[in-house]
Amino acid sequence: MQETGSISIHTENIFPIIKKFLYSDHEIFLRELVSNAVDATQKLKSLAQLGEFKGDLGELKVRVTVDKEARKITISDRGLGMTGEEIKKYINQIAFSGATEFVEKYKDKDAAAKDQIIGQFGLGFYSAFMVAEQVEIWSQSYREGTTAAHWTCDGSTEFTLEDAEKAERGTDVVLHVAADSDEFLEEARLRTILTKYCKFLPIEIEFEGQVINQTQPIWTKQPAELTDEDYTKFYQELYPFSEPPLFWIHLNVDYPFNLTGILYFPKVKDEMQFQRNKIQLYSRQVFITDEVKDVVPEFLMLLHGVIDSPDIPLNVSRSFLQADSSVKKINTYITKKVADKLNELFKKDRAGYEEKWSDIGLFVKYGMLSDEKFYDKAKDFVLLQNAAGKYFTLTEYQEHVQVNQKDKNDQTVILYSTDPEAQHSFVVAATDRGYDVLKLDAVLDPHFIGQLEQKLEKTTFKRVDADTVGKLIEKDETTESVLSDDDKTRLQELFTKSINNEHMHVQVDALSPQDAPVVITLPEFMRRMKDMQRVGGGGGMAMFGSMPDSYTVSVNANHPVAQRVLNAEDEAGQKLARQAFDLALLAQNMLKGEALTAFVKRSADLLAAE
Ligand SMILES: Nc1ncnc2c1ncn2[C@@H]1O[C@H](COP(=O)(O)OP(=O)(O)OP(=O)(O)O)[C@@H](O)[C@H]1O
Repeated sequence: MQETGSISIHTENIFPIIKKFLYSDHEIFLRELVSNAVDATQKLKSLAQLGEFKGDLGELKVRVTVDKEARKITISDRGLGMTGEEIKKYINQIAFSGATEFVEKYKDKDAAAKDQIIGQFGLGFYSAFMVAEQVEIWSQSYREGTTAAHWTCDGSTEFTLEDAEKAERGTDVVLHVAADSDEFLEEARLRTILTKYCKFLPIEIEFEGQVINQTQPIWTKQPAELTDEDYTKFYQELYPFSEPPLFWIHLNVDYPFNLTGILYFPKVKDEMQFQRNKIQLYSRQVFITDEVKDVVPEFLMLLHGVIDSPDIPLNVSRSFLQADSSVKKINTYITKKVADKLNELFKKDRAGYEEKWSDIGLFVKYGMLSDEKFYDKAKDFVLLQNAAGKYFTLTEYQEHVQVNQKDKNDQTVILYSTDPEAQHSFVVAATDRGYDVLKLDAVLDPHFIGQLEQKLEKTTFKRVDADTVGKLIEKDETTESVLSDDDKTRLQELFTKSINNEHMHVQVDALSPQDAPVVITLPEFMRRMKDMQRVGGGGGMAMFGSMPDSYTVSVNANHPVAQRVLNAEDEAGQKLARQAFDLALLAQNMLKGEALTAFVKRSADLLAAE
């Protein structure tokens, strides 16, 4: 029997259209054809289990071969095969109807809409024509008494179908590679594509004599069957050369959607170097993409690993994906699983959890900021670390500071440092007073502080150098000044003149004689606006970013230096004032350039004069 026919579609020349516009994704032809071969093999295995196929299954490998000379790529399976009638039905009608629909939708659209449409179609078998000028199918059905069939199509809508000789059950798809697709005749290129998409397919895939896949990747197994080593080994396979993960979560759910996978918490060295797109998305073990946006909550994009779900609609556009209800459920499920796992780690092994905190703190805070539900869970296991290195939960910390750090309005004032080294003298001044100082030095911390202030009752945060130590937490008691009002005014004028800088506002304060003679502070409000702007607050914050800092210079009326400045001759007094001011700048890490040089010289002169 030989038959020629016309594929029943209304649109001529659909091949060139598809070829042209699916350009960027040409390599997926191999994924589609190998998946079809795997599906056909699995269908046969199911038939055998059901007793509908009684013959010998034999070896079920899928073989991919390339013949560069003959310009051929062949994908062979020993699956259930197709009769001539089935080829007409499944290839001519079903496979081609997808393509027709594609072109119908596609042809009158503008460029942007076209981009969207491309993403909606998994063209399956049809994608072979992206790289081939002619495609042949040789197939022998598993059904007894059937004849093998040979189908060819040269990329027009015409096909031929004839009886054929084929000894083995199964299907060979032969691609005659087109002149503009030479790259796919390279063994190395094909190997790369196969490794990318087919590495975990459930049926062995042999390429040029070598099996390229693991048919039972660990996410398909039960957690009880697996050891820690299995998990870390798999991680190394996915991400060679990376440091071992901190821990992992094995996802396994059947209802109301189907999802398996393993999510790893990587070691994050530098929070500005987030490695995104590391989670790989699979559908029944076929690699789809590592763009998991929308499937995984934004704050968990930093995780690594694998998610496998036949329920994720893969061939739909992004906006559809966002609205898809199973995607939403998956999102919620993953968030909950991650929170549960963190809670478990925290409860089971607090010391181990604290050790990992510098790596996981980022996820937790990011999650709390971006997801209310996550906040509610994480508020019990988020940790705060103080400048001395000790960790507290939110509740523990509130208890820790509630006696000493209540101000006169019954507000708890939490003090923090963004850099305990640079702000050392302020941290020491505060701790000497019996206050505790938190270390909040992460990029996200300004936002995190804002969130805690909203959530925790009667609590405000102040950076430890936002004010002189006596005023950081306002109490009822006041320190008396030893200076008269006149002296205070003179002192203020003297310092203003000596500093001679409009952004430095001098005031005379009655601090303790043990405090520094001069302290420079930046009001909390001002600093926050600038911090927010720096981490991308944008909008209304922008104006603060461009504003020069406006510092407060507190001159300590009760320090012996104040007396000395007042008692000195005008010029000597100014020199002393400048020296005291420079010391304050030094304590704030603000003494630079010419001022620093002048300070060093003046100090040397003063030493010599003693
Ligand atoms: N190697 C094969 N062996 C047996 N049947 C096959 C083979 N390849 C394709 N088919 C048949 O042709 C049909 C159409 O294939 P095609 O790849 O276009 O679509 P699909 O696999 O159904 O869906 P998708 O668009 O997701 O790939 C398949 O459903 C299957 O019945």
